[in-house]
This record gives sequence, C-alpha cells and structure tokens, in this order.
Amino acid sequence: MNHFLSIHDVQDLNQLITSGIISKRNPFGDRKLGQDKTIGLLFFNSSLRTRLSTQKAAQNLGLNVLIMNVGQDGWGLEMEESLPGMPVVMDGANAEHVKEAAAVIGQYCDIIGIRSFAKLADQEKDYRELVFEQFKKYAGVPILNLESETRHPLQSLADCITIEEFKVKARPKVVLTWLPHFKALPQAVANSFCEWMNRMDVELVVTHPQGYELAPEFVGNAEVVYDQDKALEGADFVYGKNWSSFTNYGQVLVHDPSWMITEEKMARTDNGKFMHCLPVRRNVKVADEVLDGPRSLVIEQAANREWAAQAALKEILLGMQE
Ligand SMILES: NCCC[C@H](NC(=O)CCC(=O)O)C(=O)O
Ligand SMILES: NC(=O)OP(=O)(O)O
Repeated sequence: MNHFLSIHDVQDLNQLITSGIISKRNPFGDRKLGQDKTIGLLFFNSSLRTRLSTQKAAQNLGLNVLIMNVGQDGWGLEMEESLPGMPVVMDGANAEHVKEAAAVIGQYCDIIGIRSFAKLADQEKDYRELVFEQFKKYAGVPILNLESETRHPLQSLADCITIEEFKVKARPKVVLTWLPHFKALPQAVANSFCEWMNRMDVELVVTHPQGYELAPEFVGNAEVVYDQDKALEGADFVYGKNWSSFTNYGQVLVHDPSWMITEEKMARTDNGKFMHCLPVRRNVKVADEVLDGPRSLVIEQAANREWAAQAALKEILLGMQE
C-alpha cells in the first residue's frame, strides 16, 4: 500500500521536489490521473492551508473530494483495541469504533487524508500514532498524513520546494529556531522539518532553550546550538516554530520573549529569509517588521503547499496503477 506518512515513504526526494515544481508550472497536466477516484479528508483538528491546498491539489488531479471535520461533526471514535481478557467497553463519550469507521470510509474513498494532532498528555501514546495505525489497519486504502501526532510531511515537502526555489548557495545554512508561545504546541512540524532537511543538501542547525530537545530520531545529524544569536550567524534560511517540551512532555518551560524573531536577529544572518508554516502569532513569535518585510517567505511557502500535496497525491495515484 502506497501510504504517504513521512519521509520514510519517499524514495527519491529530489524527484518529488521536481514533481511539485512541474505541477506548479502545469497544474492540470495530470488531470486524468485521479479521474473517477475519491479522496476523503478527515480533520480531527483545525486547518486553513492543509485543508484548502490539499482539496485544490486533489481537484487539479481530477479527484472527487469529500471533507469531514470528524473532530466536530462525526461520532466520537474509540481508537483503542480490546486485548485478550480486556475488552474495550464503549460506555464513555465515543459512540463508534475506528474498526467500523475506517472500514466504512474506505468503502467510499480511494485515498484517505487525516489530520490528528498530538494531545500532549502522554508521550508514549502520541508517538505511537494510534489514529494513523488504526486507519492504516482498517481502511484498506492509502493514507495521506495531513499532520499527525509527530509529523507534518506535506508541510516539510512544501518547505523543501521553497528552499530549493530561493536558495542562492549550493549548500545553504538552514536554522530551525524555537520561538516563544504561551500555549503548548506539538513537536510535529519541527520533527518533520528536521527529518526532511536531513535528506536535503543543507547545513542544518537547531536552536532552542535547554529542555526543548526534540526526539533524537528526528534531529539526526543536525547541530544543536543553545545560543540563538550564535546559531543565526550566516544563516540563509531561518525557520521559526514553537514546540512544547518533548522531555518534560507537553510542558511550556520557558516564557522568554527574547527568542522572538526581529529584524535585529535577522541582521545576524547572511541576508537570510524567514520561514514559518503558519498560523503565526505576530509579535509573540515574530515581529511585524520581519513578516511584512522582504525577508519573509511565509506566503510563498503556503502557496507551495498546493504543489507539495499534488506531488504526494501523484505518488499515491501512480502507486495504485502498479
Ligand atoms: N499546521 C501547522 C501548525 C499547527 C499547530 N499550530 C497551532 O496549533 C497554533 C495554535 C495557536 O497559536 O493558538 C502546530 O503547532 O502543530
Ligand atoms: N501550515 C499548516 O498546516 O496550516 P493549517 O494548520 O492551517 O493547515
């Protein structure tokens, strides 16, 4: 089954980036590929970009699109399985088990896209990615990750395309910097960004306060620098993101506004560009002057979400023909 859940489902990243860029130049060139097929997009959490860009990309490929805000409109889904001698007794809030729900949606759809964020209460539970595991097991069709508990591959692919388009050096320095936020946010975007950058020809540096270390399997060979000013020196791309602690799972440990990205910070870079997946809280994470200035790539990045989704969907559809 040709799932698209992480970088591990990508054989040739350069080819995938090129596929996105080709679709950008010629959006309707593969219109026949998805003809008479249906994709279902299931959202357990809010979305603007992922929902609209994936719907648009799917339509460019000729797919019919069904969208459901399962988190709001659907029956509450029980994800846990009965174990020998320990049946799951569904006498709580959840009216339907994923065994039936996934199997039923799989009857209506040829591909299922899912967004399900980390709940940030239990590290082991979140990093097990139960929702995705269960849909993979019971839907019987390819699954597309629209941001899972631990990863956001369509965002990362759009980020790769954006860096490829805007780089001015063969091997740019890319700095992933933690940004301040009062809310606890998932590690998914940061995890995924590292994982994908580790497959690109870039120098990846990660900077964050002590206590915000990401899981080592995502950081890979990236250099971790705790001094943000030092990390930013000579950067070609500054990728901002807030995440809550992984080690003190889901906690907000630091409220230090000096980690916010300002023009003064950007002046340390080598005429660097600023990137963020959005949504972004102005003047909490990034100053207006950066977002509204010529260094910001956030709109270009969001535009590339369409081409990232189209490249991923093309891979899935081509796999279905084999
Ligand atoms: N899909 C892109 C990011 C989604 C999510 N951000 C948020 O929930 C921001 C919410 C806020 O700022 O209130 C995250 O960090 O994973
Ligand atoms: N970047 C991103 O995934 O945006 P949405 O949460 O609005 O989909």
